[in-house]
Amino acid sequence: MPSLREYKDRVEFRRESISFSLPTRAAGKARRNDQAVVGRVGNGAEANEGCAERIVRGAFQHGTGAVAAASEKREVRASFIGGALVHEKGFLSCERVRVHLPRVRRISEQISYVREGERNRRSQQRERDTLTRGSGGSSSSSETASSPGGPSTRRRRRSARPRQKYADPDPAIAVSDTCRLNERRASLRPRRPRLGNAGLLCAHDAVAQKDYYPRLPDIPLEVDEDEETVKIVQLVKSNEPLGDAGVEPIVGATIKTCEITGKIVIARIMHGGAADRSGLIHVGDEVCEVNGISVEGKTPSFVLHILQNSEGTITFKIVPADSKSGIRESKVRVKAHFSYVAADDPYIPCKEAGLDFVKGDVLHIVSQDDAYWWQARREGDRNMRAGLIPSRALQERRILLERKEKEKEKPEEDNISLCSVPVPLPALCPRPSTSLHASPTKCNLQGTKTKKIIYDAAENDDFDREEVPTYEEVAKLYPRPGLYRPVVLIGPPGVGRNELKRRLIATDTEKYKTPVPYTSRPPRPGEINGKEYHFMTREKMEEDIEAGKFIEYGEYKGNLYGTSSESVSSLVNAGYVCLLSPHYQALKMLRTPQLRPYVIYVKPPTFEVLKDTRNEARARSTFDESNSRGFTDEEFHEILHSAERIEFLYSHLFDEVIVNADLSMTFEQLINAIHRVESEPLWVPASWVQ
Ligand SMILES: Nc1ncnc2c1ncn2[C@@H]1O[C@H](COP(=O)(O)OP(=O)(O)OP(=O)(O)O)[C@@H](O)[C@H]1O
Repeated sequence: MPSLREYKDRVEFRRESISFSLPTRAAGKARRNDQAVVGRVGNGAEANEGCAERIVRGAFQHGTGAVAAASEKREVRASFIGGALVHEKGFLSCERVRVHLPRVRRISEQISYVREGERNRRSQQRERDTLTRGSGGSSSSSETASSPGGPSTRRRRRSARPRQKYADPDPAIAVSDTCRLNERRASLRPRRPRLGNAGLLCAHDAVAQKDYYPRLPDIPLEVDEDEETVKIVQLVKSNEPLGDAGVEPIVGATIKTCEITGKIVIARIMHGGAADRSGLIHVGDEVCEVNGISVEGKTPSFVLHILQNSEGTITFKIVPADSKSGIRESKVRVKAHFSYVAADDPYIPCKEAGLDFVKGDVLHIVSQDDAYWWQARREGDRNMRAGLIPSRALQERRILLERKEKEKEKPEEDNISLCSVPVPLPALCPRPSTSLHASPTKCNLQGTKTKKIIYDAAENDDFDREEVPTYEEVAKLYPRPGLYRPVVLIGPPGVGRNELKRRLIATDTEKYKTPVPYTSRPPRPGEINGKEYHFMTREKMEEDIEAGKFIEYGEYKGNLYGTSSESVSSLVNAGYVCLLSPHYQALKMLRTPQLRPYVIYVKPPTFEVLKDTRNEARARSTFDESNSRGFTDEEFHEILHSAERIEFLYSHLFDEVIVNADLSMTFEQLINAIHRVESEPLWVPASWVQ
């Protein structure tokens, strides 16, 4: 009697070894016996595909029906060939296992052919039995057929004990005999099937009944359950690339030294990696040996060294952790508001395990178990393995620290240029977070620009600086017919937002509309309320501003002007595409679950391109009161300077960026963007769809 520890070892080992050694042996067996192979391909990640393929290839080569019944893991397709026979459609969707499909179909036909033969034989048998009984005679076959319980009972019993049927001496139900009979008949026909029918049926039924799991001996009663179990796990080292940088961290797990015991333990299982897919290694498991080398008293880098120098299958001897709570995947999706390169991060626990991403990428956060290192996949990325990314808390801390350091390093002027208010203007109203100033340009300040509403109040910039954009939880918003999201064009003054808006409206006046602004100015002769402006008393307008009803507002020459959120909603509800080109600080008021705007940032090109394109088109300067001249170099610089500032403060709120260099190309991109908003599900803040 083996000791308990040995016994458990054996059981565990057997379970794992079956996963990997069966294919070769089974294929060999198939060759010898001309029988079908019923191979269980275990959970061993990449190994599965190889094994499964080997079984099938071997089996085909030797003219047998082959069934590889794999694990429950999706990508390997448990039903594989067996599944192909039963659910061929399901099989076809399995991309990663390459099997010659015409052959699979042939097996399918083969199965139906054999089954039909069996049915015919049975019905003929029944007819003969009936005849024999009718004539009062008896024969050996009729005795078998009328054995206790009769044919129907026999059928029931067969389905209840499928494993027994191949060894059943009863000729009426022994499939091998059935097949022999069929084969004899088939031999008389011109087209004799090539594959071994008995094996084929046997294999098919075994998979259909899921009768392929290894039968392990019962654990003896005297086993002391508390004794330590050692598990042998074999995983295949992968070099599967992860995006452009890095490779799978050996087997999709990280290790560390346990602070209490000093032993090497599994620190983290990467979602979708080899270890996760195997289901055999868990966080907290103690690693005793790697490829037969004891790691007791060794450091994680020693283990890493063994792993790095190993090829193919790696064998771990592991003491399982007490709790094996499976790792559940979260469904959270976030939009990254910063770019990340793991290789440049000195603090990441394992650089190879990192996931690089760029600002704007949507990430599927699969685990937030670790306070500092989340596990994530890029949305739409075909790589199954998750990677490490800094958690929100960690990233926020970093950004704040970086900002502090930059502020210390930078001269005073530079800080002002990006992070604070250029020139304070007298505040219009007591609500700093909702008050605006439109164009922080010299022209505004000098009051020379009459065409524009001058928005006021400056405190917002300080408020903006408090925001630390890291990740924003997002969900998909599906377009609703006849209800279009407002399209907001944001950009520095003079970049061309109004030009684009004008062109859009000109293409279809019945589709695109801009909201009519409100003013406290008295109507001029000929002006109709609700056409040029909605006219309102100053008191009422101030009251509404105070109540947060305006998405932007300001004062010009003693009169208030503004756009109410109500006028945006009414255009949306009337089925129009509402176009807005507000001041960038209005974004905060606009980005609400009620309005759900699609924000397009109209970005200026480089100084040279900006100057060339505008001069060539004889563009009129919006900095000039009378709009009678072109832009000056100083104004072009001002546009670029403003753009820099907007990007620094608000880029995390943009849905799309369009560079306005060539006007017709910009317009085409805008049309395409609007078409996407109307027709495709797009990522929006999760709160908008809840
Ligand atoms: N890509 C372009 N190429 C050449 N000229 C352009 C281009 N885009 C815009 N313009 C011209 O630049 C001038 C300013 O454009 P527009 O009035 O649309 O600016 P804006 O962003 O609305 O600025 P503001 O908010 O100050 O009014 C216009 O004469 C316009 O025709």
